[in-house]
Amino acid sequence: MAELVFFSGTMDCGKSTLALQMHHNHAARGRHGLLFTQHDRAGTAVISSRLGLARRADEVTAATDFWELVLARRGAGHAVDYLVCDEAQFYAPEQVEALARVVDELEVDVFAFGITTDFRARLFPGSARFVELADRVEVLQVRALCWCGARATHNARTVGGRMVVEGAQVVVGDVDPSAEDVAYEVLCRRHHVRRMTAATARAHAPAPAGG
Ligand SMILES: Nc1ncnc2c1ncn2[C@@H]1O[C@H](COP(=O)(O)OP(=O)(O)O)[C@@H](O)[C@H]1O
Ligand SMILES: Cc1cn([C@H]2C[C@H](O)[C@@H](COP(=O)(O)O)O2)c(=O)[nH]c1=O
Repeated sequence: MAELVFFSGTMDCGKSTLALQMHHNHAARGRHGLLFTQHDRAGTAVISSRLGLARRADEVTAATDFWELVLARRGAGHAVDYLVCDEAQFYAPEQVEALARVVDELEVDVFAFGITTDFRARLFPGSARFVELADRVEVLQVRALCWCGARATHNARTVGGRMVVEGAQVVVGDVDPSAEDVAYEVLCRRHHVRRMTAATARAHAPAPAGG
């Protein structure tokens, strides 16, 4: 039976890498898949992993209708066995519902990859719908770590290394400790709540004795 699986975690925990690995493994066994993404850091219509892999993908827009896409592709004589959907937090809830319908009525596996919460620790609407509808939510095994060494569970947005809590929900960017402008940093909940980034912690650290 086909499945809707939502692979989730913080930024930088290996979601895009896993998306490309899953595509590779299924394609290697002769299954036919379609790749989708939205607002990848590397540009339009690409799934990119920080490990250096990248593959062309269809860019999801507000006009994307997954149901019609799969029907059209099959109607043109092409097999569709699975969809790989990266940056899925950005998809509209109605698009997530269409993906569930594709699973249930067309027997197509959907492997979706995305962060669950935004820089304010609020659910993205798309991710919320995945959590509500998925057959399985898989938390990635690779642990992104907070500067304190604890498992990172939250995404902070930073400006000049300081955490900010105002701004648009969607701002494409990367985890970059040296960034002077908008960037992201993964934190444990304790430090997300206290708005304590690596830079803030360094600034508050006591001066070394005798220094
Ligand atoms: N230079 C590196 N050497 C080894 N692993 C790396 C390196 N850079 C990134 N990674 C791995 O890649 C992961 C990020 O993968 P990526 O698929 O881009 O994440 P996501 O899509 O979740 O943001 C990191 O958690 C780390 O495990
Ligand atoms: C927390 C948060 C993130 N984003 C953006 C930043 C990146 O472009 C993507 C996440 O990419 P990754 O492959 O998981 O590293 O999401 C955002 O727009 N708003 C946020 O609050």
